Amino acid sequence: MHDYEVLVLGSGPSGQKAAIAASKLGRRVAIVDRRDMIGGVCINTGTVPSKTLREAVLYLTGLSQRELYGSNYRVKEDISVSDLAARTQHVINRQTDVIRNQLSRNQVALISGAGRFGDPHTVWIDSGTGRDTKVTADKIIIAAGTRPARPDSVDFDDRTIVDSDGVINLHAVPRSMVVVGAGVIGMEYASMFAALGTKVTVVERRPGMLEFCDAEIVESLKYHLRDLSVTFRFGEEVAAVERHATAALTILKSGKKIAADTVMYSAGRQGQTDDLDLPAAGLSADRRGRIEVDQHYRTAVEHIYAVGDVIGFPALASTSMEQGRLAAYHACDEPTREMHALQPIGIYTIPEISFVGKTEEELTNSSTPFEVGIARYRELARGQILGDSYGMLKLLVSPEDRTLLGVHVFGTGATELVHIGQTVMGCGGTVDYLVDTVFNYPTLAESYKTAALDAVNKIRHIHRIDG
Ligand SMILES: Cc1cc2nc3c(=O)[nH]c(=O)nc-3n(C[C@H](O)[C@H](O)[C@H](O)COP(=O)(O)OP(=O)(O)OC[C@H]3O[C@@H](n4cnc5c(N)ncnc54)[C@H](O)[C@@H]3O)c2cc1C
Ligand SMILES: NC(=O)c1ccc[n+]([C@@H]2O[C@H](COP(=O)([O-])OP(=O)(O)OC[C@H]3O[C@@H](n4cnc5c(N)ncnc54)[C@H](O)[C@@H]3O)[C@@H](O)[C@H]2O)c1
Repeated sequence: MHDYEVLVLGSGPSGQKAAIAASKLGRRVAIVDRRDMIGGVCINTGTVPSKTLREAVLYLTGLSQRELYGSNYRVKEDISVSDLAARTQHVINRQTDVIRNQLSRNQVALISGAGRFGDPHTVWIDSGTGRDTKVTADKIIIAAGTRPARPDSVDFDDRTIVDSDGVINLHAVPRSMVVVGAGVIGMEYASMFAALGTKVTVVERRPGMLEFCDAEIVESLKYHLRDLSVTFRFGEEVAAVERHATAALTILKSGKKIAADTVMYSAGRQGQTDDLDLPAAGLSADRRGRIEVDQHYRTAVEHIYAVGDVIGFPALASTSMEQGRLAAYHACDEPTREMHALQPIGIYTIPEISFVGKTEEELTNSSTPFEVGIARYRELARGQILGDSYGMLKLLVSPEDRTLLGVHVFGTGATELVHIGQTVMGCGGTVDYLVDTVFNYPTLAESYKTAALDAVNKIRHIHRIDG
């Protein structure tokens, strides 16, 4: 008999949910992670610290209140790194306690250290004591996540040239910063530092950014960031980043050089599989350290599963949790349904963006007719009360069957508001439901009714002309 029925490698969102799901099904379960990484990248270096930092920035700068109290409004004049770090550390500590508690009350054994395969049912745990411990299991779930990619051409020193792990430990708020890569991580941090008053330059090799989002909303974000003095260098590739005595130099392939106090390199991530000795289990990873799985999250070895960022796209905490639960159910022979195809995207830039379903560009490319309904926050009482005059909600509606094809939100509360649209779409509702529904007043949720009426008015107008 093996030591455990299910062994999970990694305690990020996917590992936690896998372990708890297996334990709820009555299995003997253990989860392995390094002592200082309980909760994974999500709690310690990624999602939670960055989102907490964002709240601290919004509060201390007073940015979201300036429309009401004037452009000079600040809660604190000189915001220091320790002002920002205090809130982040508080939330990390609390969240780590919550996770430890959840694991323990579900009788999931927490093993400290890093796991490495010995054979397909055996994992050696290196806990840093010099003596590895052997653990065996019937089923193994790999939830090892990713780490920032660190090319040799970049002279990382974790002070002036940092990745997204290092950016939360900076010694001071930089006066200037280059952000390499306009992916989600790059844009979220670019907007936070710009709000703090840092002069930010974003370098991105593609011709634009966040191309999977609604183009009009990305334009609005760019406008806002330019207003906070952000410079964009699109279609430019970084060749090298050098550390000098007084600043860092970012050297572009086009020959340009950009000097800045700090460079944050956020140009992709790499699966944490190098130390797992995958071949000992009969497995391998691709060039970016990712493991291939089937629709049940099974690897090429039937009793070994992989979930979360280590399997690649979409690489979100939200989807990772669900993958963990589904993999554990499958490993424990519990019937499951597939993950719902409709998944929201939330981007915590300042202002934030969120959407579900199709974009206008996707619908146009697939020759799917749609009508647009828009509500602007500045026309909502709640928008005025909050001092958000730029926010908007956009519904993409099928004029044929009146279902919602996409929901796009920009501004305060976007990442929460999107779920109303997601629920209507997921339940097969139509724009008429939103027209006929009564929303609390004054709320931002009311924007759904305003946008729905806008879409329905346009559809009716066309029907009248069309006969
Ligand atoms: C800056 C940043 C911001 C983000 N913001 C968001 C967001 O707003 N919303 C969102 O949905 N997603 C966000 N993400 C993505 C999200 O953090 C990841 O999708 C999520 O953390 C992946 O979860 P995971 O379960 O794969 O494991 P991870 O959270 O990646 O954790 C993996 C764990 O495995 C452990 N591990 C690795 N190797 C071993 C081993 N050999 N043995 C034992 N343990 C091992 C590691 O120590 C780590 O603790 C963000 C990511 C970053 C970097
Ligand atoms: N709110 C959220 O849901 C959230 C927040 C942060 C991160 N994440 C997830 O974390 C993952 C990683 O995000 P990311 O932003 O690091 O990766 P990414 O791969 O999305 O973005 C990297 C960007 O860097 C650019 N790039 C690469 N090399 C370059 C070079 N030499 N010069 C200039 N540009 C270069 C790429 O073209 C790309 O646009 C993603 O899957 C993302 O979804 C999600």
